[in-house]
Amino acid sequence: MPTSADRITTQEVAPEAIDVDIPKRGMPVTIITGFLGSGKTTLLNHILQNQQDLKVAVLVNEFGDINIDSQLLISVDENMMELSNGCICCTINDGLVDAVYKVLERGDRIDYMIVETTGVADPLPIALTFLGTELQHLTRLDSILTVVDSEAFTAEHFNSDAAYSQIMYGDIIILNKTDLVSETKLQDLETYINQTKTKARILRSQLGVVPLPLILDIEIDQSAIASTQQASHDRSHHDHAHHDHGDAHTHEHCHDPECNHEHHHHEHHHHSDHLENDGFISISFQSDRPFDLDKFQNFLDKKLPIDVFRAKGILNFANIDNRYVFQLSGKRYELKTDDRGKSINNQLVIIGRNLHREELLADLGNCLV
Ligand SMILES: Nc1nc2c(ncn2[C@@H]2O[C@H](COP(=O)(O)OP(=O)(O)OP(=O)(O)O)[C@@H](O)[C@H]2O)c(=O)[nH]1
Repeated sequence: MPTSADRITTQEVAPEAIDVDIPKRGMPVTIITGFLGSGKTTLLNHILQNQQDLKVAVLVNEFGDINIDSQLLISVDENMMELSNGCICCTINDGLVDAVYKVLERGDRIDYMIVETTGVADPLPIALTFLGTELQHLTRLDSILTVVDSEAFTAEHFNSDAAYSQIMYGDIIILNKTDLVSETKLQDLETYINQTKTKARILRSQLGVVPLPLILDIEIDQSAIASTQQASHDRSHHDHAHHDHGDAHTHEHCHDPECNHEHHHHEHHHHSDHLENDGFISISFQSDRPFDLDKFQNFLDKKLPIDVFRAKGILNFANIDNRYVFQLSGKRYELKTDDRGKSINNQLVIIGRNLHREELLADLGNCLV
């Protein structure tokens, strides 16, 4: 991989020639895709913690009104934020093209761009945004990385077209969560993927740990997209018919400036009915009141519908000083203390199929103190 120093040299040859509008041509871009809860953010954190001198801009997007991921990278409520390691993070609220421009127009040095898609996203329209819009002159799509939950993955792809596309268009398939499965299961998965797509490049990982030179700046010569060009053409036609700027994932957000206010005393139940992907819907819950820990655990054990596939949140519990990061993926869930102090709000996103929004929100409301 070229060092960041190489890139700085290139960019610093004639700084005065840098056009304010188009300051960084040929910025390498890696797209991280993978189904709900497969480990995309975990991989992203591994990259950000080990990228050494590379200054990375990450663009994150979430299936839900509340962007928990970007808050787990660092706590902020702006669209653009500086991470503790000097990297920057931009949410794709206003569209992918706009987010890329926002990053490119920044005056400071950025060597690399990583886009984390939502778990229910087909990566193709996102990739085509880099390959087929004006961004093709400013960026260079390096590769698409597909993270797979080795334990949860099945040949039915969760009955999701997006999950299938993620495998088909991934340049590198990362079989993650190897700690949760047997060697036989891993080999079966590899066999299945090799049968599904030709020349699949497959890596294995636990907690997203893979050698970075194998996944960043690899300049894949024969991309998975190119080898499925006809499918790309057909589907891009379809996708562009529905999404301006190739941005398939613009989200509705709560614009209520009071929402994060310390003395705001009403629960907010956010929702975005238009967010439907392969039947998945997301339900967001916020409250400035803390949960009762026992009631919340009882809710998880007894009331959480079986069709909930993924949930994550930043939670406060009564009489406990720390805030907690809650993660549920398939049948597993975990609550980890987060030593960044209490959050202002309880924030939880629940994703699944056939969910009864009002019932779920009422059950959650009953867990509050
Ligand atoms: N046991 C185990 N857990 C893992 C591994 N990688 C990630 N996880 C856990 O799986 C859960 C989901 O991981 P994330 O990285 O948030 O997954 P994601 O793909 O970003 O999730 P979405 O963006 O919501 O689709 C978290 O609780 C992680 O700690 C792994 O290799 N082994």
